[in-house]
Amino acid sequence: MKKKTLREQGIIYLKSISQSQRASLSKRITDHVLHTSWFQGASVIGVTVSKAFELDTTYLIHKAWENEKQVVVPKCFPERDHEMKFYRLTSFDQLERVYAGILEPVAAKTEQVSKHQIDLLIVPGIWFDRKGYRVGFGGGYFDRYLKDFNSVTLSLSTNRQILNEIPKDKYDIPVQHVITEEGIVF
Ligand SMILES: Nc1nc2c(c(=O)[nH]1)N(C=O)[C@@H](CNc1ccc(C(=O)N[C@@H](CCC(=O)O)C(=O)O)cc1)CN2
Ligand SMILES: Nc1ncnc2c1ncn2[C@@H]1O[C@H](COP(=O)(O)OP(=O)(O)OP(=O)(O)O)[C@@H](O)[C@H]1O
Repeated sequence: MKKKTLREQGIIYLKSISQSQRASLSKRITDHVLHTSWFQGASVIGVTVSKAFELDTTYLIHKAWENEKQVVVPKCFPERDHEMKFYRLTSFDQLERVYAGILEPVAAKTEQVSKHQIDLLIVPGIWFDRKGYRVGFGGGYFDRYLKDFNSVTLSLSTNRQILNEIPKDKYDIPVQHVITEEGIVF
């Protein structure tokens, strides 16, 4: 199946999860993340701020702050060759809603953080396979960002989002780890 069809079907699946199910899945997945050395060993964590139908990342963000970690969130530059930069978030008041319902840091209220400062990057996705290949939202932002990223990459997923096979193209860079409500997949 083509990525575009998979993406559309994945969004339908994600939207079909009820609010209470989503909250419970997000919490179970995050609790597994909190127990990993990847989380515990990280001082700076890169993560997207989830929008309505995605797994909720705000619980993870609160836990990171509680554990005195820095949280950095991406801002996209579609006009600049789909570049993405990360900014240090200390409060949800520093976010603004941009296109497609996505929340991004306001550059004037936050400080930019360079790629090599990030210890753990949580990579969003719609579908994953067991090698870490994924179908994302189609901006190609993370494939570009991961090209020269050298620290730990991890994705949050429900069991249902793991497929046996994902179409790949030459730009795709797999994530190192996937964690579901049942625990670490790899
Ligand atoms: N919460 C959250 N933030 C995130 C991501 C994410 O997956 N989740 N991203 C993950 O990468 C980046 C944003 N990704 C984006 C991907 C596509 C479009 C977009 O404009 N899509 C078009 C359709 C494009 C197409 O058809 O190919 C649209 O919605 O009209 C915007 C942002 C960074 N922030
Ligand atoms: N490193 C790259 N350099 C140039 N173009 C790229 C690169 N990575 C991806 N692209 C292009 O970006 C578009 C989206 O890529 P793809 O379908 O893999 O997105 P995705 O993995 O779902 O999205 P994302 O990485 O934002 O989560 C494609 O047209 C792809 O060719």
